[in-house]
Amino acid sequence: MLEASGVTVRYGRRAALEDVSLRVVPGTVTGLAGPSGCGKSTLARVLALMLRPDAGTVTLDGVPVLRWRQRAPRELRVRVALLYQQPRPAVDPRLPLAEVIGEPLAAAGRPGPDRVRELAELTGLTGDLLGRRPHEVSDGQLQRACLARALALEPRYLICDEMTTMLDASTQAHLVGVVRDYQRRTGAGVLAISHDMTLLGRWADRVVHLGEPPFRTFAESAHQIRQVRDLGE
Ligand SMILES: Nc1ncnc2c1ncn2[C@@H]1O[C@H](COP(=O)(O)OP(=O)(O)OP(=O)(O)O)[C@@H](O)[C@H]1O
Repeated sequence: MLEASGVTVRYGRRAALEDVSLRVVPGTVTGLAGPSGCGKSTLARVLALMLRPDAGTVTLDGVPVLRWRQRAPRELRVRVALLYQQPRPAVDPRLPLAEVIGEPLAAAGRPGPDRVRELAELTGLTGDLLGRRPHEVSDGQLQRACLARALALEPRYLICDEMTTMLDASTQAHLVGVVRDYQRRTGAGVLAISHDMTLLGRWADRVVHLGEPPFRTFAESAHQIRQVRDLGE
């Protein structure tokens, strides 16, 4: 399980998250909804070990996280992958897509053109796109490459932060399908962050609602959380 417990994050003097707890359970999709600015992306970065909280704890499969970003132990870092809403700032613009996808493989010391092709195929990228640089492909194609990169080392947890918000309906459906297949095949835990309650209602096993300010605090058991199990609720 990937678990944030009592997490507080401040930017300057302002709290973006206060005493927030959330669990991502392997084999399930947890939806995270909430108004703009309530701290969803901040929580995503904390859970992806990219942002050290000012208070609270994160545990990953029972192991307390003590170091963050590049200082986090590699075996913990590779267990969580984060997919952003906007793919362009998330890639090195100089690299062709094959290298973008292959980055985690190269960092793990096992580069493999076959694996890159397999990941590209899985995410719906044709071979001719793999030699192109980010500015030569569409946002949807680039997001497919980012998803391929996120899946390269088979993370146990995948955090999708508004992964499909910028994309057309058919690309959105395809990418959600790829994540769903991956989750079912590997038993990974997925955190799906979205404003789109229709999408979350279809995709997630449960939806946690991060409250509006001033109710920044929530916990799995607290009243600020609404757990929506179906769309009618
Ligand atoms: N690097 C930063 N420096 C200062 N304030 C920040 C920073 N990043 C986020 N914030 C502020 O923290 C709060 C939470 O931001 P966050 O991006 O986590 O919210 P969000 O729920 O993901 O929003 P959205 O749905 O619009 O993406 C916001 O008020 C935002 O302005």
